Order: sequence, then C-alpha cells, then structure tokens
Amino acid sequence: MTKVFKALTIAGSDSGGGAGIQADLKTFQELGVYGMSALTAVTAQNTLGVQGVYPLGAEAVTAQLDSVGSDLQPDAVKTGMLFSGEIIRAVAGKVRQYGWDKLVVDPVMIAKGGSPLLQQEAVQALITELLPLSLVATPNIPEAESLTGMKISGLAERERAAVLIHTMGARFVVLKGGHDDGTTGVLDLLYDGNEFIYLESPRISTRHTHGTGCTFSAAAAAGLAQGNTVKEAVHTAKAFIQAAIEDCLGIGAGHGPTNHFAYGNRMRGNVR
Ligand SMILES: Nc1ncnc2c1ncn2[C@@H]1O[C@H](COP(=O)(O)OP(=O)(O)OP(=O)(O)O)[C@@H](O)[C@H]1O
Ligand SMILES: Cc1ncc(CO)c(N)n1
Repeated sequence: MTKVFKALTIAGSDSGGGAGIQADLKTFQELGVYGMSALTAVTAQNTLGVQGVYPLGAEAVTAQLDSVGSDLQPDAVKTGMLFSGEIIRAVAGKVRQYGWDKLVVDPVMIAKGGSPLLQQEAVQALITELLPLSLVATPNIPEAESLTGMKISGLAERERAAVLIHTMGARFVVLKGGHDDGTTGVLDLLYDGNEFIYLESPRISTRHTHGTGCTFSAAAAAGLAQGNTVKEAVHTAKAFIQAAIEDCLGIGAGHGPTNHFAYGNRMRGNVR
C-alpha cells in the first residue's frame, strides 16, 4: 500500500466555505493529503462578512486533539483561527504532548472585513505559547505588526519584523504581502534565520481573496506532511494560491473565495 500522508488543521469553521477549516481541508485534498480537523469556533460567515462567532470551550478542542493524536498521528499540523488564550494554551499543550514538530502557525487575527477572530489579549499567548513550537509562521502584514509592535511600510521593516518573529521561536517565517496594496507584484518574504528568500508573483486585481491566507498555510502544511522541505512546501503553496486567485470562482456578492480546484486542474491538464 502506498503511504497515506495526513495533515491536521486546528481552526475555525467558515460556513461560506472559502476560509478556515473548509479551505484547509479542500487544500489538503487537492494536494493529495488526508485531512483531519479540530474545530475551535464556528463562524456564521459569507462573502459579505462575519455575521457571528461562536467559540468552543478549550475542553472541546482538547478532546478533538486527543481523538486525533491518540489514533491518527498527523504528519503535519496547522493552526488558523484560535480565538482565545485558553484555546491557544490547550493547543500548545497537545502539540508538545504529541510531539507535533511540523507545525505551521497562521496567526489569524482579523477577517478581511475587519471582524476579530482572535481576542486581543490572546496575542501574547500566541507569542509565548505557540510561536516557539512552530516550524513555520505565516503572518500577513497587520499580524506581523501586532506580533512585533512595529509599523511596517517598506521592505527593510518587513525584513526586520521577520527576524523578530524568528527570534520569538518560529524557525521559518513567511511574511505574506497580500495586504501591500497598490503594488504591481505581491512579495512574500521567507526567512529561515539566515537568509531571505523573496517569492514574488504578479498581483491579481480581484475582490475574490477570501481565505487566501488559510489556503496558503494549508498548502504549506500539506507539503510538509508529504515530506517536502519548508522551502519546497512554501514554493508550492505560493503556486497553489496564485492559481486559486487567478481562476476565481466568482461566487457570492462580496469578497468571494478562491478556487481550490485550480492548481490541481492545471496539474491534471484540465485548464478552465
Ligand atoms: N491580489 C493578489 N494577487 C496575488 N496573490 C495574492 C493576492 N492577495 C494575496 N495573495 C497571496 O495570497 C497569500 C495570502 O496572503 P495575504 O497577505 O492575503 O494573507 P491573509 O491576509 O492572511 O489572508 P486571509 O486573512 O484573507 O485568509 C500570499 O501568498 C499572497 O502572496
Ligand atoms: C474561520 C475563519 N478563519 C480564518 C479566516 C481568515 O481568512 C476567516 N475569515 N474565517
């Protein structure tokens, strides 16, 4: 039998299916990785915004992690929306207990429309509890500003923020450039503690970018689950999200989801 690669996402549910757990599982599946999930919160959400946030208690998160950890042994794990310090501490405890060392931390804080997905007081727990356990952290620019307390405008500041987040314990940092509006390219910065690698792609002019960060970090986790290096996994994640934004589905009246089929379609030669 061929080896089955397995990845676990610890994140919130997006009823609209473009971000959160749904984006993660679709991405795992498209990249040939068996997906598992531990829910932290249920959101009532669509392309127009977040209509409600219903967090789970930490014990419900712990129970799901024990169910997966005691039986299914994920090859890689990613975190998304964690909502509270209590949930972050529970997740960190289980990551340590089960020795999940291929951990991608996407420090989700605020949805694109401005709704908070992480309590302000939980940012410190993210820094002290989870970043030190992470193999890869994938902040966007506002998240990097919140983690570091810096205001980031130019490339030099972005590099400085990546170094700071690395010193918080993330062995690799991908500082994503989606929010750097007004530029013709999108520059994601990968820092490995030693050198900067610049992943640049043309900026696609579209409003359909709901869940780009979730999809990107899930693709990176899928690559790690398959045994790829961090650099390989991040390069594939960039190609996956670029295709998913380019071939957008155009659904919903607001900020629509990306096309999770796009990368696989291209690989299979079925271009839309
Ligand atoms: N308009 C765009 N064109 C091309 N690539 C983009 C665009 N917007 C985002 N990306 C890519 O998508 C990935 C996610 O970046 P972004 O900075 O948007 O994350 P995010 O803000 O965490 O996403 P979200 O919170 O919506 O899930 C990055 O690899 C980035 O380069
Ligand atoms: C559940 C959830 N997680 C993450 C994001 C960030 O895109 C979102 N909008 N919703």
